[in-house]
Amino acid sequence: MEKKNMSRRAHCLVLTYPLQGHINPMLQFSKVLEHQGVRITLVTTRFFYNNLQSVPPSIAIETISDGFDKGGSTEAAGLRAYFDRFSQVGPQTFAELLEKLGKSKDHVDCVIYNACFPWALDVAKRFGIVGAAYLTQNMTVNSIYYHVHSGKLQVPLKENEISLPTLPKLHLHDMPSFFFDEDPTLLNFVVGQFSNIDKADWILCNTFYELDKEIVDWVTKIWSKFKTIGPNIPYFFLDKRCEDDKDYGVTQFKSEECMEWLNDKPKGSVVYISFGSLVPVCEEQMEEIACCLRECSDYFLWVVRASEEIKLPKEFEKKTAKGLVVTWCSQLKVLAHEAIGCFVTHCGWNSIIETLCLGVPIIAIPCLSDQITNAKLISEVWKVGIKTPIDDKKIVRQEALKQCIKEMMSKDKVMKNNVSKWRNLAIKAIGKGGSSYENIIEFTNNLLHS
Ligand SMILES: O=c1ccn([C@@H]2O[C@H](COP(=O)(O)OP(=O)(O)O[C@H]3O[C@H](CO)[C@@H](O)[C@H](O)[C@H]3O)[C@@H](O)[C@H]2O)c(=O)[nH]1
Repeated sequence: MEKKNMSRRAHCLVLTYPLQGHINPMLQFSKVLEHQGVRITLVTTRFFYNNLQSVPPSIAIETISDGFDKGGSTEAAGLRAYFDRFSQVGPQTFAELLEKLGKSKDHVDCVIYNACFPWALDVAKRFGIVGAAYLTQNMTVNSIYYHVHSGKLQVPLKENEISLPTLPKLHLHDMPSFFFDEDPTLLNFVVGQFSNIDKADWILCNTFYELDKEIVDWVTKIWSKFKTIGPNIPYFFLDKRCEDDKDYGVTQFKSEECMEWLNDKPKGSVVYISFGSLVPVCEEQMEEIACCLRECSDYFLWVVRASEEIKLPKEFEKKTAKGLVVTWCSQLKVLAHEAIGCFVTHCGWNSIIETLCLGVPIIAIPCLSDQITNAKLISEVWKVGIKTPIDDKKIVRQEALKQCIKEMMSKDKVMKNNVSKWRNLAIKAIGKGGSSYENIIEFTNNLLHS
């Protein structure tokens, strides 16, 4: 996108939730806005700030408090205590920040807030500032939670089949896992995103129109200021428009070892496995995956976070001629490497949209939250992958995984076509005249005139 020549640059505060899977897409969106001439100040919690490693120098950083400046959520006595304290201290410290910026005449034109912080909109409005909610999950999942908020979907879920406007038929086993938690804390938290969304000046979602046409058309009738602005991944991986836009992820050490390892592997020969930045995988499941990978004839690259390494079978070698285990990688660089044949993923929304954009077939092992619903979309709606069968203990057994890997590594023609179809549509969406491109222009053009 061309940089705009404005007499005064619009200034957006981008308020992020302190998790890798939430901050990554909002930082990417910030980079796109910045390229459009907008000045960005990223806001995160004091604790998370200390983990930040690679924010572009042109993006300013400010902090608020979640009430646990030393240890973040791990310092709290449980999630409910964390959310409760965050919703008291967060708004206070965010208001102090807006006051400080106001006094220094550092005018803020818009607060773009993770929709998980509905209070941010109330604070922004108190200061007379425009508020834009940013949804980090996909539109099917957002629509499900919105229907709970609006009372059209009753909890606990009673019917085995759930019919909601424009969504595919969903069964209980396709619904986000939070519906089945004994403790309603997480369900309340995600549904809470919609508590005051009708008052937001903009509602932005990290998806693109072509991926979710029917839902977007439907939702736009309810929220006129709803805009798809994704995929929020570095554009280098889509249309290569900017060489220095390859860095992604803000908190973790990035291993280049795996890139070197991938370089001499044949095209489409490596199975990539990762479960994102936070979900724990149980020891039994790790064992089944390890046994499967050991016996498969394919190469494999497996991300096992440092906190999870202890669960690997004792005798499992982390580096052999056939496979490599790393604690973290630059996922987009890995997915973009031609040696990768398929991706075994927990189906976090970022991993899914990244994979759709990079044209890699998916093997879904969803663990919790929206991942369950995402797995359904992958296999039955977008048709870019398959969901692994689970047994009574909800474990994917090695034989089942082996079968899925065999199927995906030999990709049939239909799957190949689907995979490249979505990649091409994503590239089109962010290109000049594309759906997300036009929405972003409309958003930025309005910043100085609201
Ligand atoms: O070795 C790795 C592993 C992951 N990533 C990146 O980390 C992010 C992980 O995000 P995601 O795939 O969405 O997984 P989670 O970290 O588990 O994300 C949380 O947040 C998401 C967005 O709300 C939800 O969809 C998920 O269910 C929730 O677990 C992605 O950008 C990956 O590219 C890396 O860069 N290197």
